Amino acid sequence: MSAFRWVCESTEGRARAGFLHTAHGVVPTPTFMPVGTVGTVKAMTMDAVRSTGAGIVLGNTYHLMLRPGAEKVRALGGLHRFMDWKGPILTDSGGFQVMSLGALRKLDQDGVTFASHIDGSKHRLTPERSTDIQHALDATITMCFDECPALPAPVEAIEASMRLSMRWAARSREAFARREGYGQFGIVQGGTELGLRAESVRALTDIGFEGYAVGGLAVGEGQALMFATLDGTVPLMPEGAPRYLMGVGTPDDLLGAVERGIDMFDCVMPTRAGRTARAYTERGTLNLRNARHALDTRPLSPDCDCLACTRHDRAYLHHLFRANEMLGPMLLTWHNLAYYQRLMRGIRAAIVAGDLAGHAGRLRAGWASDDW
Ligand SMILES: Nc1nc2c(CCNCC3CCCC3)c3[nH]c(NCCc4ccccc4)nc3cc2c(=O)[nH]1
Ligand SMILES: [Zn+2]
Repeated sequence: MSAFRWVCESTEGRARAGFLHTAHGVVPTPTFMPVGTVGTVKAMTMDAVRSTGAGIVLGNTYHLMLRPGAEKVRALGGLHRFMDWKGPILTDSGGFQVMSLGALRKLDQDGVTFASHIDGSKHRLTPERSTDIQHALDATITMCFDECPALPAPVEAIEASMRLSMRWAARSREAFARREGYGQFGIVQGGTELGLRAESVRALTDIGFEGYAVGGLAVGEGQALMFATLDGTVPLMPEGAPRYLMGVGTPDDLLGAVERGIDMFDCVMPTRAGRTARAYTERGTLNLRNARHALDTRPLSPDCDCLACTRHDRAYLHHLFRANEMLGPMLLTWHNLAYYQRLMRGIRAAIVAGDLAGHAGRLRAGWASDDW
């Protein structure tokens, strides 16, 4: 069994191409991680997820602790067996989901108490409890229990929240059961304040983790401020450890963040868009409910190997969404995930070939063309 580690293969500027070695296999980076919510990537079978080229998927601690419950998943053999996914699984720590679901909650120095959005039952998450739940799920990568402040917020609030998250990071690390090939990631906080971001990176590297995430972003600050924060934060993060930008993003976000040194991403966009008739392509996005697609027999993307592009066309997808057929969201989710994986593979190959700058220019020109 090999130790959990990230190996750099090639760099161009601050961008890196490498391999993440885990107990559940090796994954090339940069990588996009499809979001599995309640033990499933919505509208997808795991074979379909695998066929898109995904290497790591996300599990959702918050949902799974409420239903079916972490102890049941442990008794059933853990999330890998439960959802039939043999590759690495990363689970978030649940705090962000509690806040973003707006569930009735109370935050204190020790943790967060909240009411389940499913049946109103009371629950409590602390750094220890969150770490134990992720262990019960048999997560390959465990995230620290943190607090993600909503932006904009007064600097004092961002500072207090970041320092609370750093105290929780130490408790999360204390509660983490070390296992060969498994890892735990610290989460850098500090809003868009570069001084606070630097203090957070120092606090986490003093504790020591197998990887480091940039949290507290993609919460309404906008792309320019997100990139500016990365410019001031990523160079301070350990070069030999994987870097994960949480909750990001659009194809343009992914490209810009890879150029700024990020290796791992997760976002609900491709799957959520797939369910709402929005297609991602090399030429921008399409709303397939629009009547202009009714007689268009072209595939979504000419060089896409997904089922929607090899066996069907835009006219058929348009019909499925107009008819509210469940095959619509299934095929379009498949396409969007396949597009995101193809995008990451192309970016990685460009870094290895030393032509990320040229490739980035061609990608941005295509997205700007927005031709149908
Ligand atoms: N622990 C933690 N998680 C964060 C997350 C959740 C990442 N996805 C987790 C998956 C695990 C299960 C579900 C998600 C974030 N997601 C976003 N933005 C999402 C923005 C967005 C919203 C809606 C649509 C598209 C993008 N910022 C985030 C910051 C943090 C953070 O600081 N700490
Ligand atoms: Zn496709």
